[in-house]
Amino acid sequence: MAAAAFLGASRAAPALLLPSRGLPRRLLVSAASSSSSSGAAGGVVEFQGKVGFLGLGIMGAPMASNLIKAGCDVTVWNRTKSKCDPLLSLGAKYEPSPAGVASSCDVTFAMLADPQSAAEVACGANGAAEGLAPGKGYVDVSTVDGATSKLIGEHITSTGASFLEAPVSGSKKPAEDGLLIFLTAGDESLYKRVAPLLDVMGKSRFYLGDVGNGAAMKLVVNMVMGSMMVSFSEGLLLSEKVGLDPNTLVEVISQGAISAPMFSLKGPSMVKAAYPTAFPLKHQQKDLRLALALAESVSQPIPTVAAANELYKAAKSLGLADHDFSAVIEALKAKVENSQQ
Ligand SMILES: NC(=O)C1=CN([C@@H]2O[C@H](COP(=O)(O)OP(=O)(O)OC[C@H]3O[C@@H](n4cnc5c(N)ncnc54)[C@H](OP(=O)(O)O)[C@@H]3O)[C@@H](O)[C@H]2O)C=CC1
Ligand SMILES: O=CC(=O)O
Repeated sequence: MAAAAFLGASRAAPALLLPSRGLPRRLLVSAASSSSSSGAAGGVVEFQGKVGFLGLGIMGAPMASNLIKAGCDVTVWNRTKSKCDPLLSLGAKYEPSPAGVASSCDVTFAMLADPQSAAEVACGANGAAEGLAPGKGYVDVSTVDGATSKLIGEHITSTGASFLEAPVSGSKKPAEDGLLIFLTAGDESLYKRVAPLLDVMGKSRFYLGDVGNGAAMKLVVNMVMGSMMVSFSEGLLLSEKVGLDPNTLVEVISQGAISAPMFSLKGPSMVKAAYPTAFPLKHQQKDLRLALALAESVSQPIPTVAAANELYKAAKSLGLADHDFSAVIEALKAKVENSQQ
């Protein structure tokens, strides 16, 4: 069994370098964080085993890449095979199916687009479940709804393997920098087992109990984010319409109580009508759709989110699905133009 090169207190293991964070640093990992962790704390453990990674899109590729750079023995698969190439040049192995990855690895991560693809890759023909067995673990880091996560979890555990849902908060850059926030739920011993790996890819991790809670937390966070972006777009557009410089608005907001990294990061490019994709608009709309269903399940109205969702749907119909979600401002511009005709 291959051992990832994690630093063990009782061994003379090599220091781990996380090159993408600017300053190389040693990785110490906590064995038993049950709420959140920011890296070094408590006892030092090491991860023993091979790591699989399914889904190498905007998020999956840098996450897998950080595992490889941290010394893990990583095997990858992606529907579009060419996306595996950069990882293979970093030293990853390749298997031609999710089942192949799961059967050759001890723990397999999956970072897929949506509930349908997450379920297909886990439970479909040649899916991961076909390669799983007792002693193995499956960690789904995709953003899906609780029902899909439970369905995947039941399928995985029926093979005797363990299941953890672990959607992430944080976008392309935090994924590249190993600064994601993991929202985990499910098998707690698997959570503890993969904690060293989560700490390579992220800055903190929360263990939230039963499967479904991680998905719910992620959807609540993203419904807030999606609505904030719409409100910000309305502000940018209105400031311009009344003769203000929207760049000044971005600066003013950045200094006050509603300052948010998202506004400072996206604002300047939104003013230039540029939307380089970090978080695809189609995924933000998917998250709003799933959050609306979550709210419906407990009969809670979320009218602001419902209105925001309509704007993201309009942006999709304008052909902006694969642009960054900040492109939702274009749907607002189109609405303004239509109302003035
Ligand atoms: N981007 C972001 O900022 C963040 C995204 N997320 C969530 O993470 C997940 C991935 O996001 P992201 O990496 O941005 O998305 P991408 O669209 O870049 O990647 C999606 C991945 O899913 C694969 N995929 C899609 N459909 C299928 C299918 N039917 N069968 C097999 N594989 C499939 C794609 O394969 P292929 O390459 O062949 O298309 C690709 O590997 C989503 O759930 C998203 O909501 C969470 C936090 C931040
Ligand atoms: O899901 C998106 C994110 O930025 O988090």
